[in-house]
Amino acid sequence: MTSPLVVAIDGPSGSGKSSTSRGVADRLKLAYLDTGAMYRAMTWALLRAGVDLSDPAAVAAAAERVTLSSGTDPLAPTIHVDGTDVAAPIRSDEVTGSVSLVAAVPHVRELLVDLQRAAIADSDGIVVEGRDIGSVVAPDAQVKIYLVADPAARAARRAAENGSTDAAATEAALAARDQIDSTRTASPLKKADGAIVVDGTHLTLDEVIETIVGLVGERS
Ligand SMILES: Nc1ncnc2c1ncn2[C@@H]1O[C@H](COP(=O)(O)OP(=O)(O)OP(=O)(O)O)[C@@H](O)[C@H]1O
Ligand SMILES: Nc1ccn([C@H]2C[C@H](O)[C@@H](COP(=O)(O)O)O2)c(=O)n1
Repeated sequence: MTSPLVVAIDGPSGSGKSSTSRGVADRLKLAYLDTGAMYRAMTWALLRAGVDLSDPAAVAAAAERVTLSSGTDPLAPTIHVDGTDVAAPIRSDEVTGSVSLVAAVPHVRELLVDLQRAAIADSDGIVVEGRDIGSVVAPDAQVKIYLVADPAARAARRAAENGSTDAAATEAALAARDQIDSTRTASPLKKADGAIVVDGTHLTLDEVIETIVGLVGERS
C-alpha cells in the first residue's frame, strides 16, 4: 500500500507559502496545514494568559495547558484555541512581533510537531507549510519545496496586503523575523535535504502553483 502524499513547503516569511500551499492543495484535492498559524495561536494564548514570553521555562509550562485545533480544508482553513476562533487575532502586530520567541522554545515545538504529525497521519494526502516541515516534521515527505522570493518582493507584497505604505519598515520586520527563525537552536529555518528551491520573485501566484503541481506530478 502506498502512503498518502505529503507535500512539504518551507521558506522565509512572506515568500508565498500559505497562498501557494492552499492553491496546490485545492488543485490536487489534498488537505492543507498552516503550521505558522499554530505557532501564532500558541503565542496568542500565552499572551492572553499573561505569560512572560522571555522566560522559556514559563512558556514551556504554560504551553502544556493550551488546546489547539486546526481545520485543514484549503478553501476554508481554521484555527481554534480552547474552542475560540483565533484566525483574525493571530495576525495582529502583537502576535507577529512575539511569535519567534515562542517558536524558539523546544518544548513548544515538541507539542506542536506532535499535533502536526497527527494531522498528517489523519489525512488522505496533505500540503504542509512552515519552516521545518521537510527537515523535522515530515522528513520522508514525497515532495519537499523551499519557496523563496527576494526580500523587496516579499515586503512589497506583504505591505500591499496590509495596506501599508512603508515597504522599508515591512522589509525590516520580515528580515528580523527571518534572522531569529534561521538562527535559533531548535529546528531553524533551512532548506531541507532533498528540497527543490522554487523562486517566486518573478512569477505570479498561479505560476508558482503550476510549477509546484508539476513537480508533484513528476515526483509522486
Ligand atoms: N507569486 C506571487 N506573486 C504575487 N503575490 C504573491 C505571490 N505569492 C504570494 N503573494 C502574496 O504575497 C503575500 C504573502 O504571501 P503568503 O501569506 O502566502 O506568504 P507566507 O510565506 O505564507 O507568509 P508568512 O511566512 O508570513 O506566513 C500575500 O499577499 C500573497 O497574496
Ligand atoms: N513550522 C513552523 C512554522 C512557523 N514557525 C514560526 C516562525 C514564524 O516566525 C512564525 C509564524 O509563521 P508564519 O505565520 O509567518 O508562517 O512561526 C516555525 O518556527 N515553524
